[in-house]
Amino acid sequence: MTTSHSRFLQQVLQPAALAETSWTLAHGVTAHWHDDSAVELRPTTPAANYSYILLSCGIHGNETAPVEVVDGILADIASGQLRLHHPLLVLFGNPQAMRCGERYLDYDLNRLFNGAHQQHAGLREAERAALLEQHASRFFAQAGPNNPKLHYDLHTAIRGSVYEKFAIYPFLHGRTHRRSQLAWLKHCGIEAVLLHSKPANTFSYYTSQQHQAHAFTLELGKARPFGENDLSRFAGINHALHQLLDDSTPALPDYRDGDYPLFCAKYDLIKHSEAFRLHLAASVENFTVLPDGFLIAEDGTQRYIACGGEERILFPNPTVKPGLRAGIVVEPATLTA
Ligand SMILES: O=C(O)CCC(=O)N[C@@H](CCC(=O)O)C(=O)O
Ligand SMILES: [Zn+2]
Repeated sequence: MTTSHSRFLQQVLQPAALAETSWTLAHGVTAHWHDDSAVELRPTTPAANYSYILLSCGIHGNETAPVEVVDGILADIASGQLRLHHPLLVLFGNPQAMRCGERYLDYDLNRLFNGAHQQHAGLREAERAALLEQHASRFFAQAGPNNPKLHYDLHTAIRGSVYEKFAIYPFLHGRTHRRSQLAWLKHCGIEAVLLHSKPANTFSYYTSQQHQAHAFTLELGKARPFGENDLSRFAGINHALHQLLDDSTPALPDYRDGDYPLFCAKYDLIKHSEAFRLHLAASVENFTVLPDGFLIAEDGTQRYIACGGEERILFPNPTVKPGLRAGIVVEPATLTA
C-alpha cells in the first residue's frame, strides 16, 4: 500500500531550507522544528494535568511503518482533524539510515543511549544518540511535578512473531510497573509485554531511567520498506495515539493478571566473535518456545542451551556486531505488585 508523506516527513527525508522554523497549525497549535528530525508541538488549550508525550520512530532506518503512522498523526494535527491537548515532541530517529532503508549506517543507534555514545565518538549514530538525548532532556525538563512524562518508541521487527504486537518495558530498578500503562498498551492492541531485567542502552531505557518517563519500546509488526506497509495493520496504535493526544482515551480498567502474557528477560545471547552460530532458521518467529535441551547458539566453546521447556526466543539475529546482543531468552513472568 502506498501512502503519501506529509510535509513533515518530506522535510525529514529530503531536508530543505525552511523559510521559518516555527509556525501555527489548525486550532492555534504551534509547531517548532528544533532540527530536521525533531518537531515540537504545543496546544493552545492543554488538558488538565497534561502529559509531555514523546513519540520516536525510525530509530532503525528500515522500520518505516511507525514513521508513516507518526507522520499521519502530524498531518492530522496540522489539518485540524486531530485536536492536540498535550505538548508533543516527535523525533525521527535516524533519517540518514531511513533514506538508505537500512537499520543503521555505522552502529545500531538503539545500543548507544544512556551515554554509550561517548564510547563510540565519531560514528554517525553516536552523534544521533547524543542529539536525541538532548532533545528528550530539554522536552521533559519542562514538565512540572504533576505532568506525566510519556515516551513510546515505535519499532517493527525483523522476524514474524507469535505475538504480532508486543512491548518492552525497560528495567525499572525497583520502581513499580504501572498497570494503567499496561492497560493502555492493551488498548493499542499489544498482545504481550517483556519486562526487562537489567539496564540497556536503548532509547526507552534512557528516558525511563534518566527522566522517570513511562517509557516503552513498542514492536508493532514486521519491518518493511516505504511503500510496502499495510497501515491497516497499525490501526490499533494509530487510534490509541489519536485518543491519547486529543485527550479522549476512554476510562480503562487497570491491567489484570492474565489480560495478556508477560515475560521477563532471562539472559542475552551475546555474539562474542564471528564464530557465533545461531541454530534457529530465519523462519523461526519471535516468542517461539525453545524445547528443553535445545542448542540455541554457540560461540567457540560457549553453548547456549534451552532449559525447562518454557523459555522462548526473542530477536535472534546472528548478524549483529561482535559484543552485541544476538537474541534474548525470555520466560513467563507475573507482576509483583
Ligand atoms: O527484530 C529484531 O531483531 C530487532 C527489533 C528491534 O529493533 N528491537 C529493539 C528492541 C529494543 C528494546 O529492547 O527495548 C532493538 O533491538 O533495539
Ligand atoms: Zn527497531
